[in-house]
Amino acid sequence: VAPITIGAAFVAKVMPVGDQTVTLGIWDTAGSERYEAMSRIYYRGARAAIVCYDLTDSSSFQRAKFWVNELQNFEENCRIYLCGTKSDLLEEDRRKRGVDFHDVQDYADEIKAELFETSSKTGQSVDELFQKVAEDFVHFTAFQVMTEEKGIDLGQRSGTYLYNCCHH
Ligand SMILES: Nc1nc2c(ncn2[C@@H]2O[C@H](COP(=O)(O)OP(=O)(O)OP(=O)(O)O)[C@@H](O)[C@H]2O)c(=O)[nH]1
Repeated sequence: VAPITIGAAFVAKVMPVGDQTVTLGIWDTAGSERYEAMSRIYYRGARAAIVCYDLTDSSSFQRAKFWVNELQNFEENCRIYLCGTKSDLLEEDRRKRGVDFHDVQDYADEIKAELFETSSKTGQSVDELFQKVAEDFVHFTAFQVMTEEKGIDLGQRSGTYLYNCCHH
């Protein structure tokens, strides 16, 4: 009997991105909606979420959509990565595919998510997925810092500060 996740498991993964190093703190949360409230504790403040579904099981894709809605409602700064799992089973037999690739791709475009098809068994696309998460983190954080710097009028800020301190 395969063990199921209750609560969450944690692992840290060090990823090189260009000349930088990013340490990803990865929480593997329970997939069942039953543990929804508990999972929320772990993904609160997350900058990236890998939402997995079983490529051979269409109902698992419906459950993945549930988690995407949760993330969209509660974590607006969290980038979403859709991850179809067990791709090795499709290599064996294409008829095992339970979720149409183009349907998922359309959905991924709609929610602005990246899509990967992976296998824990063969390791297919697993490294690429985590590499993309780390790269996006570096690129989007750099972009955010840049736009924030542009957006702040320091002259006005110190003026306001001065105004405040003269009146208190
Ligand atoms: N063929 C194949 N089987 C897989 C793969 N990944 C997981 N499995 C099998 O699918 C079953 C469930 O895998 P888990 O990793 O426990 O699934 P989970 O989504 O983490 O389950 P929860 O703990 O309930 O969240 C196990 O029997 C695994 O052996 C894969 O890439 N290929």
